Amino acid sequence: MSTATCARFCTPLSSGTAGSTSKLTTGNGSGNTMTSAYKKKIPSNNSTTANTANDSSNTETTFTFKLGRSNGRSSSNVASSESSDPLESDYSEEDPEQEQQRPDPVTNSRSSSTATTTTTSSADHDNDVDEEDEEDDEDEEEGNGRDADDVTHDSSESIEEDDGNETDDEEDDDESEESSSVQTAKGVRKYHLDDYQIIKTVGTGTFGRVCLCRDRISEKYCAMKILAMTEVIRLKQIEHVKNERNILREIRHPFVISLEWSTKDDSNLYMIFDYVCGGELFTYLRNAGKFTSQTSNFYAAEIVSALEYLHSLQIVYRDLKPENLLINRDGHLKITDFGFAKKLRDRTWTLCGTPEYIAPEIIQSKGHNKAVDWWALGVLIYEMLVGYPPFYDEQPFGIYEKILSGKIEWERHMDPIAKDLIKKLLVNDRTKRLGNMKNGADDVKRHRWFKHLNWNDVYSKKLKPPILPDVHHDGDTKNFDDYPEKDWKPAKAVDQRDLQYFNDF
Ligand SMILES: Nc1ncnc2c1ncn2[C@@H]1O[C@H](COP(=O)(O)OP(=O)(O)OP(=O)(O)O)[C@@H](O)[C@H]1O
Repeated sequence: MSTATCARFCTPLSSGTAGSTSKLTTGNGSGNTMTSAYKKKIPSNNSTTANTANDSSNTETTFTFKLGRSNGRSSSNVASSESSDPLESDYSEEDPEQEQQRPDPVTNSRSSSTATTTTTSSADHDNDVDEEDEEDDEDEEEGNGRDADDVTHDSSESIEEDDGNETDDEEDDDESEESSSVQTAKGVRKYHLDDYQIIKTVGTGTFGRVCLCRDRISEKYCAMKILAMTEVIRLKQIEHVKNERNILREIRHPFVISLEWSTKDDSNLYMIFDYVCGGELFTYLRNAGKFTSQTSNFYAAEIVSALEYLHSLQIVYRDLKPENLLINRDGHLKITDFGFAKKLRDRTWTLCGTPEYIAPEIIQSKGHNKAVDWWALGVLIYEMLVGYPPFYDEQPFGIYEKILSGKIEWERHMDPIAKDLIKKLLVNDRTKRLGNMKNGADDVKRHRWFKHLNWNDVYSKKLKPPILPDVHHDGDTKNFDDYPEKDWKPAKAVDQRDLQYFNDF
């Protein structure tokens, strides 16, 4: 995420509804009074750089773990009692328990902690693991209308806990050294960290940074995501990071970032990706103000294709937003940041996402599934067409209220067919949400807004991209903000005990 992203959220950590409970109820939603407040925080161009990065008054607040990510992504402000996000406050109450229930570093056994959210059911989590539960949602009748008030409380199903530190079904993996041999299309390659020449930081995140680098062997440019293990441990993200790596290793899709290799040393975890030189869709959207229906349709189609693929593997992405959509040199999308992605068996309960994009069932701690990605798609299409998200407030609490209220303000001249799709995606009752009914993604693909599309052509990148990034070569960094390189201090080495948490990374 570029520092331009800071402008998205301006929630001072110390202000507002500190200590608020997370037990939100369906709201007396104040409707969407957006918007001058939001608009004035949108940068007029992409030139926000170091100043913004160091301005601690602007904080994008993300549930649970990805806190403080907007400040140049370098400050890992953890949720605290000062947080203005009620769900963060709720989460931090759970910290001591989670600390104790971190998986044993030696056995790496599954945590037995309870879900961090407010739930009304309990279940044998171990039993959940092997069950491939069909979504009860899929038995529901398809509903076409928006039913914002119909919020079901389905609390009797089994819960898959997800406290960020549970042990998932990870493959055993010996590739945990700084070098490892990997079978590639051109034969076996022995990878080593020294193969990569770091050129420049292009992004920052909660635990570290993403650098452009050059593979000295293939001479290809790549992006190296460097995560400080001390931060991953401190923020209790061990399992989320391992999930991210494991899921990325499993997937291959034209619109999803490709993981080339991953490794670690005694301080950092490293993931090597294709370098996507066009930068974030977020930047293009803010510079344009809003996209035409045609442009939005193009990006939405590529996302639908990717979501359909991920969901077919029972992977829920959970972090769809323009900051996580990169534009490749050819103008096609690459979804990045699988830090919240999760392989589902039933429902999961972690409070995660970015306030504007989270689905009502996450706020209500009802357990959630792939339906949250379809909700986020509705938010994204709205944001592309209108220029700002449908639910916005200065405070996360206000955003949640608006999401739960189900009220959306519509622009008068909005494409009515796109509006119809958004309405069917932004249905509070997930059993009636397009994409989450018995025909799955097909319902979305068959919507009139996509009627003109041949979905094989979408997958094969045969559609003409509406934007071609201005880049001179594959390693061009002009579409990313500048980050002061001297700010980076080497991460502290972790001790042997902590290193074992990452044995299978
Ligand atoms: N493959 C890539 N090519 C080019 N830039 C990238 C790539 N991957 C990530 N970036 C840049 O780095 C930023 C941070 O990456 P990413 O979101 O994966 O890190 P993160 O640590 O998970 O961040 P956060 O804590 O905000 O979720 C991205 O928003 C993007 O601007």
